[in-house]
Amino acid sequence: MGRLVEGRWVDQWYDTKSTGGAFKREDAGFRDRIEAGGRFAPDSGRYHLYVSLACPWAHRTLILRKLKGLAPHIAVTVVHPHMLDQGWTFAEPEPLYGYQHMHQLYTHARADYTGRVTVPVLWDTQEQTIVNNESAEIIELFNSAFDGLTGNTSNFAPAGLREAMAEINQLVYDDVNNGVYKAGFATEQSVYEQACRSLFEALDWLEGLLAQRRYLLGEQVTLADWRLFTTLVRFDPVYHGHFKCNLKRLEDYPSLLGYLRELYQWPGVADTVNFQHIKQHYYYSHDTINPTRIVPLGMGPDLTLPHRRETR
Ligand SMILES: N[C@@H](CCC(=O)N[C@@H](CS)C(=O)NCC(=O)O)C(=O)O
Repeated sequence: MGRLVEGRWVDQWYDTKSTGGAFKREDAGFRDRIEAGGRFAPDSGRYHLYVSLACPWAHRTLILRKLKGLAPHIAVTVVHPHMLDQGWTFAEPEPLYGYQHMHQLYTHARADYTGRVTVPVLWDTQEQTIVNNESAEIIELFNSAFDGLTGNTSNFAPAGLREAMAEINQLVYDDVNNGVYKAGFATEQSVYEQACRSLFEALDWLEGLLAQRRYLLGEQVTLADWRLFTTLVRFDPVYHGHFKCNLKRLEDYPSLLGYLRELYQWPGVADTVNFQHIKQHYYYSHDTINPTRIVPLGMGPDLTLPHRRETR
């Protein structure tokens, strides 16, 4: 794994020395929007989505693409689950340029790019550049920018819930979505312990909330739920063991487990979950955490069982 420095690929692991053993995530480098009349206008077939099926951030974009009926309009290319010395690579050369590595797309977009080469990437085939590589923003775009094209007006970010959603997103991001990474990539005992404790405090709190409410913000599924879902679905098969998030299993939280099952069973969502890629990616790619590359057998809870959430 590595990063681009002024357009040159450099093979290096996360630098935790300069941060006292803590993993600090870099901000995404491409942050444009899609809007009618703008530089990037909504259009069928113009945009291409690059994802890893293992990645929880990319997973959000796949879910929104599915739920918003964008599949016929935005094609997807999936990277190989193993992220090794060249970073993300394509099992087959990718369809637009025949590239073998994700970093080639980044330097195609910006020849002197400096930063991490991450998925998801929303690519514009017209301007031949990256529109956006921040999943939180890509799902916002998918939620509304193409409605005129698809006629799909289901809204996962209603105006009246925006403020509450931003608040819960912040907590879920810091302590859960990114929390598992902070625990897993820590290289100092105390930093790991703090991240792990904050993660389980947040899960305990969410368990209480979801005992009362069907979804994070009440009766309606929102982006906040899909953002939490992609971490929960990876929890027992990967984060519990690989990232040492093992004070409890997700299976030990009855409300979170039922909630996870309900979201998994939402029409179209199970098709976006690929446990083979999820397990292969983490256990095989993180040399410093699992040098033997043995992939454990456990699959986590059966998500197809009844969720029993109707009465919430
Ligand atoms: N802020 C980004 C983060 C995406 C991200 O970190 N993706 C991971 C995969 S799960 C990645 O591509 N990592 C490669 C790297 O850090 O070099 C987003 O949410 O879109």
